[in-house]
Amino acid sequence: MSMIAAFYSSKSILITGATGFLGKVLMEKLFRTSPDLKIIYILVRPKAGQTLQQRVFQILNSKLFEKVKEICPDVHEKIRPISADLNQHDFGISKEDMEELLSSTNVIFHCAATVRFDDPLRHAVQLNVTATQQLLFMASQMPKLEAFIHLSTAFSNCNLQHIDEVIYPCSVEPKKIIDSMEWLDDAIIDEITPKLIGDRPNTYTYTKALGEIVVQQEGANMNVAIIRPSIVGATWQEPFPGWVDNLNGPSGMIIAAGKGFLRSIKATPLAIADLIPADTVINLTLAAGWYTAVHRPKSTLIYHCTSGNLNPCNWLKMGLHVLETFEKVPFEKAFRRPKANFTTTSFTNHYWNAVSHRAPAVIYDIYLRLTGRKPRVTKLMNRMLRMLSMLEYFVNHSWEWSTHNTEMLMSMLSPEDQRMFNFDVRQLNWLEYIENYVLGVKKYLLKEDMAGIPEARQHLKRLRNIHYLFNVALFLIIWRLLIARWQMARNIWFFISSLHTL
Ligand SMILES: CCCCCCCCCCCCCCCCCCCC(=O)SCCNC(=O)CCNC(=O)[C@H](O)C(C)(C)COP(=O)(O)OP(=O)(O)OC[C@H]1O[C@@H](n2cnc3c(N)ncnc32)[C@H](O)[C@@H]1OP(=O)(O)O
Ligand SMILES: NC(=O)C1=CN([C@@H]2O[C@H](COP(=O)(O)OP(=O)(O)OC[C@H]3O[C@@H](n4cnc5c(N)ncnc54)[C@H](OP(=O)(O)O)[C@@H]3O)[C@@H](O)[C@H]2O)C=CC1
Repeated sequence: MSMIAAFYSSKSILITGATGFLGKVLMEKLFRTSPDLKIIYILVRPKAGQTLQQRVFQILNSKLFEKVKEICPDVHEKIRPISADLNQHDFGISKEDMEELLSSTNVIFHCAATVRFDDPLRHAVQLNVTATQQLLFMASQMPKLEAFIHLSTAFSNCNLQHIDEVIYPCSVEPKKIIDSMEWLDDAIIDEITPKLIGDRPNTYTYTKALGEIVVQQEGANMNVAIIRPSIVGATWQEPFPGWVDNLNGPSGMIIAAGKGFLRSIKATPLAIADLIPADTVINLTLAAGWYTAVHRPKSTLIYHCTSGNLNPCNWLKMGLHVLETFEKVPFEKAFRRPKANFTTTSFTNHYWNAVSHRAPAVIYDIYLRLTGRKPRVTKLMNRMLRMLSMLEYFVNHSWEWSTHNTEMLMSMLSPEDQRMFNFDVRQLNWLEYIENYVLGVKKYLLKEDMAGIPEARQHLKRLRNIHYLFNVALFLIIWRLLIARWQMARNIWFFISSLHTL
């Protein structure tokens, strides 16, 4: 019997961010491996015109939960959505709901966060720092609480090159930052943001670092652990390979490359691409929850959930795997054929952005205008370039994350748990993983049918012919222009023509 699965059986579990990418994988795994768990409380806000119940219904009806519904048919009765907005004081939770949460919760998984890189500091602090502080305050009033697991990121200290499983101090105490957000106006916050984030690339990594300090300080008397995943990708094995449901991290870029928008990327080809599958992150998270509650380590343990030091793969290898997979499973209605290269200098990056990104978009929009349609490609391209610029930092740096705690945790698991809650990335075959990832992006994000592959191939062939025709036409135009203006070109032309008449 799995010790971890047994631990979660009959427990009341509180999850924040359960509607997010990792939150859903976490809930799924909990229900699948511990169908006897008592209840999962999820803090959810109404969104996009959907009530809480509609949001839960949508999650349970997704492909991700198909297996769960077989194993645990009463799953909908075991999820209790609680109306909560983490931006509000006390999360806007009703008195009755709060009482129930405080009196019953055994384990908390705090996954909610803003993961946007460009969020204004005020909003990022509110969600990633203040809300974490409030949740810890709630946790401190829970008599039955056994573990509090906080999801952070391996990039919270990305200003360092070697990162240990410890919490690093920030120049300004989180409490001071939280306080200052109360009285500083937006203009001043915008002005001081670059100074505060220092050599971190964005408000996300900075506020996640502050969040960790808050967890350490406010959670000192609780059983607390912090998980630091690197770049989370589609699922590796469970509940099935390739599941992904948002555009964050590499997923959006895989779409951009597969649809022929992304043709070049400024990256360090031999830098480590520290991807980690979502199910690996969740297995480690659940194992850490069990270990924290049962073994009660004296201090807050931090677990690096990374792949680079155990099973490294670089961006070049990853990029090539992605491109190779497009040959087998092309995406539908591509703008251009999927073909991309890495640039390593700003000059070549600007050049390829102009030639391979902006120029084709402008030309296509002219064509759309001429044919009476609304131009749209330049706008899309600009959006992609903006996203690319936000991700650039992460593909041009390498980090070393030590994984002593993670390896220690692995050694504490029974053979059954090592199999059931596998987070040993040494077993991951990158080729196979990336193939499934690209396939998952096609099926679950783009919702494209495999039956459409022959037509997608035909479309790519047409694009290839258009590309050849375009190049020949361009060559002839340039050549004619040269002949008209340049004697040497005329001489070469006559020489070549005379060869034909020989
Ligand atoms: C040579 C061969 C190459 C082959 C390809 C190989 C792929 C390599 C890819 C390399 C990627 C490297 C990734 C590194 C990531 C590091 C992650 C660090 C880990 C973490 O801890 S955090 C989790 C990651 N967080 C993110 O990824 C968030 C990033 N997103 C943002 O911050 C914002 O979305 C962004 C980029 C600032 C854009 O903001 P904005 O302009 O306001 O746009 P919206 O967010 O409102 O979205 C508008 C529109 O675009 C869609 N969208 C959103 N994100 C993406 C995306 N990443 N790619 C594509 N499209 C995206 C969104 O759905 C909206 O669409 P609508 O249709 O609804 O308008
Ligand atoms: N994905 C990745 O690459 C990585 C993620 N992480 C960390 O893992 C955790 C989960 O990330 P991930 O699942 O990818 O993130 P998502 O963006 O997919 O999910 C974020 C979750 O937070 C919830 N949330 C955001 N704002 C509020 C709010 N005001 N009130 C209530 N809920 C809110 C969202 O709810 P709603 O659905 O209503 O928006 C959603 O459920 C985060 O802490 C992140 O920092 C770490 C490393 C990498």
